[in-house]
Amino acid sequence: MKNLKDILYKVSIHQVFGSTAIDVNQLVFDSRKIEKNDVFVAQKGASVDGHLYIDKAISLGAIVIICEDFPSDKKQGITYIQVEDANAALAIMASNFYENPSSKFAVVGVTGTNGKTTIASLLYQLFHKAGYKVGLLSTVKILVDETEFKATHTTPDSVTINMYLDRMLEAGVEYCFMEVSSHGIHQKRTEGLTFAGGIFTNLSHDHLDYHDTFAAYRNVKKSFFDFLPKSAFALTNIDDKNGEFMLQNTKARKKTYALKTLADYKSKILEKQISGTLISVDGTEVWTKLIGVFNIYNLTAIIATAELLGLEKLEILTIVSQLESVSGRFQYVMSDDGITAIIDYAHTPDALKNVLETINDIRTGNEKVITVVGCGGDRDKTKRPKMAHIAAQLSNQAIFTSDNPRTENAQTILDEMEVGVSLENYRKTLTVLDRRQAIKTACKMAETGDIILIAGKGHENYQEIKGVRAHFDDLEEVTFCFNQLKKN
Ligand SMILES: CC(=O)N[C@H]1[C@@H](OP(=O)(O)OP(=O)(O)OC[C@H]2O[C@@H](n3ccc(=O)[nH]c3=O)[C@H](O)[C@@H]2O)O[C@H](CO)[C@@H](O)[C@@H]1O[C@H](C)C(=O)N[C@@H](C)C(=O)N[C@H](CCC(=O)O)C(=O)O
Ligand SMILES: Nc1ncnc2c1ncn2[C@@H]1O[C@H](COP(=O)(O)OP(=O)(O)OP(=O)(O)O)[C@@H](O)[C@H]1O
Ligand SMILES: N[C@H](CCC[C@H](N)C(=O)O)C(=O)O
Ligand SMILES: [Mg+2]
Repeated sequence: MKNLKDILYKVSIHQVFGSTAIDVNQLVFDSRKIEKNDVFVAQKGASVDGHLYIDKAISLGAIVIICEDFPSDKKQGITYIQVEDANAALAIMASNFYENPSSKFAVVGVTGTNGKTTIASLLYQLFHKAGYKVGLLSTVKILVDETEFKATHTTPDSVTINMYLDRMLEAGVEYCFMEVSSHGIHQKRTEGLTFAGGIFTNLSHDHLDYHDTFAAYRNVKKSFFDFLPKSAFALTNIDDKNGEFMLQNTKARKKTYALKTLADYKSKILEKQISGTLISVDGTEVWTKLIGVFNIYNLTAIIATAELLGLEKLEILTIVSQLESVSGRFQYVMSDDGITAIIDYAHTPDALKNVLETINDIRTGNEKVITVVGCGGDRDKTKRPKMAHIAAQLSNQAIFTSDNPRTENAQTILDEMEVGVSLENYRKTLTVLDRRQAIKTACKMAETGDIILIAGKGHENYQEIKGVRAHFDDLEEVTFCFNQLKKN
């Protein structure tokens, strides 16, 4: 039990009805999960208004209601607190509830359109290899030291974040690396956290279904840096055209990284191969298993962050050469007859372009590049024609297929993708609605030396159709096809 007054510290309150001198059980924002003596926080959501569930929450045992609008009939014995912003209140209360775990160890947030999982996961690996206990909150998984938990979001809700940070602290974790998504910032999931540092990767087209305009999306990302404390560092990719903008109003120590522009932390690519990249960092040559210019940006951010957090440069560079690529990010597998399949989580136009340019860059001869790609349902529709155009333009053959149609009609998504294919590229494309069949088709079309890119799902192990998630794993599928081909 916690004292309500304590957990309300720093919450912007308009009005209180009832007593705050009481003990409460848990902080809950979903009426279906309420237990006796809980606090129910009513959030105005994207699909429903949590205020509609206040009475339901009380009937299940809630004794405190945090809301933006008071209900017309207030129940006796219940404390009602009117706040300016329920999402922000929830986040501040969640920090208070767990006694501000983020202020007790180094929590570093990574934001930007692409590269968040890669950077956060590789920083986890780096600090783990350097002998520290580390935490990770990422799209792929949550790690409390070495114990793994399932991730449901890139940036979980504020109660979940603080609950995991508290567990990390208990486990003796000294550094936590977490992804900070634009949805997370906008819904105030990270409000009230004390960050030791923030990293900006890049900004390109994504989530315009949610943020409406690119400017709004950009401003949301920037607000993460605006609220970093003075004690933190704010590290930005200065080669990105929005890199400087992100740090315009931050109070944190401004630091930059780049491959091209003059920056505090800089790397240079010396050699690119299918097995890795040779880079130079301040005159020291370092070999990395990571592939693609975009990954060298990620690596430069990682090296800079490790230095800013106090690790020795030599130790950092030694460990960097041992870092393994992140699951579903440029992960490759080769068939017995020499066909390479690359599984990559590229689900934005920019990511798809980068990955295909990287493949075209490292291929040595006349091999064909066959791309299997789809676009998610209930997500930014304007990405669809752009991704189809890029796939067709930069591949010898593009196969458009389904990628989590969710509640949408899968064929309609494919139709919206195809609109982006220009006349001269049209003959290079085909659509195969079923992703399993699409991967099979790619394997059948491929010959020795060819490269199959399977984009969009990376580490995901499901396909979501009409609200139902069935097991589906790109790597498993392509490995199965390769084995079948061997038998025939
Ligand atoms: C669009 C979006 O972000 N939605 C998130 C939001 O849900 P919502 O606004 O739809 O909630 P709602 O269903 O309208 O309900 C409103 C409120 O009523 C409550 N409620 C609802 C029903 C009920 O019976 N009782 C009740 O109390 C709900 O608990 C909620 O508090 O708040 C929920 C609780 O925190 C989130 O789980 C949910 O994430 C959904 C599942 C989601 O798919 N989010 C994606 C888009 C997302 O957040 N993605 C980013 C990554 C993006 C990237 O790639 O960069 C992420 O960080 O994961
Ligand atoms: N720095 C980068 N710049 C551009 N593209 C990148 C970069 N890093 C990774 N990518 C591409 O984006 C894909 C997703 O990478 P990653 O999972 O690291 O991004 P993310 O920001 O975590 O994405 P999400 O928003 O889904 O959490 C990769 O598979 C790769 O194709
Ligand atoms: N974090 C991203 C992941 C997209 C991955 C892709 N496979 C899809 O389902 O659209 C999102 O929720 O928009
Ligand atoms: Mg991610």
